[in-house]
Amino acid sequence: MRTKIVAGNWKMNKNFQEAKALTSELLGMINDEVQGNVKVVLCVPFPYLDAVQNMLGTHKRIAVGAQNCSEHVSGAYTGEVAAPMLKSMDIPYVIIGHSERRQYFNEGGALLAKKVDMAIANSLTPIYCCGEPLEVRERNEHEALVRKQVEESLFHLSAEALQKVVIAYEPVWAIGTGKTASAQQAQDMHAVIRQHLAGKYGKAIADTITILYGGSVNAGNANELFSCPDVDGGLVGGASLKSREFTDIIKAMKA
Ligand SMILES: O=C(CO)COP(=O)(O)O
Repeated sequence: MRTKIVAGNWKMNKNFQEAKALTSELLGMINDEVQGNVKVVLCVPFPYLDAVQNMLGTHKRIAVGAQNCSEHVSGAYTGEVAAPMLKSMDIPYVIIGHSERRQYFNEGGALLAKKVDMAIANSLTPIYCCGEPLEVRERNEHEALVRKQVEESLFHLSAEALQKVVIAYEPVWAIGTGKTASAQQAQDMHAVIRQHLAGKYGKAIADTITILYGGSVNAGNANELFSCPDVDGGLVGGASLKSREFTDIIKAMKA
């Protein structure tokens, strides 16, 4: 049985007071009845990690995550945050290779492979993002591109290391656009990713990997998306900034 996860990616939103207010609202709304066996992760901006983690305190099944980490261990890299720093704060998750990082910060396969390694070496679970832009889907090359993204940043891992990774399929054309992949499109791509993993690592291993869908997930479409057999949860952007809606999305994920 794969781990089911609903993760919120707050991106670069909320000031500190708003971030604390949202965390406290979520703490009031998310309980065992709401979340079942689903893990909830809040991927918050770096400066809020410590405060949000402290607020979550004993709520063992809501965890905090970072949105990026450096490929370097430490040193003269002004403005960067290293995986060992996150480890020293007991941060359990980190998003790696979000399409916004690929697009605006020029992050590509080889660099992201290093970041994945750095996360795993520091006991962080990488949430590795892949997904195609619209023009690639229109050329019908989306499956090939996503296979390549998975290959270039994950296929160097041992089977044991791969099992520490969570994958998020996020079609770029569905991010922040209100345009969601249909449940069929999501399922098809998740199956493509799982088959690709199976080709390299074997079906038994591939079947253990949690694959999340991201791209305009909301309370209205979560049920249908999460009922797909290869969709193990969501990576939610905009809708994770609203406590009621995010809670409803968590409820839609049955574990
Ligand atoms: O990028 C995303 C999550 O990482 C998805 O963002 P939206 O849910 O706002 O489309």
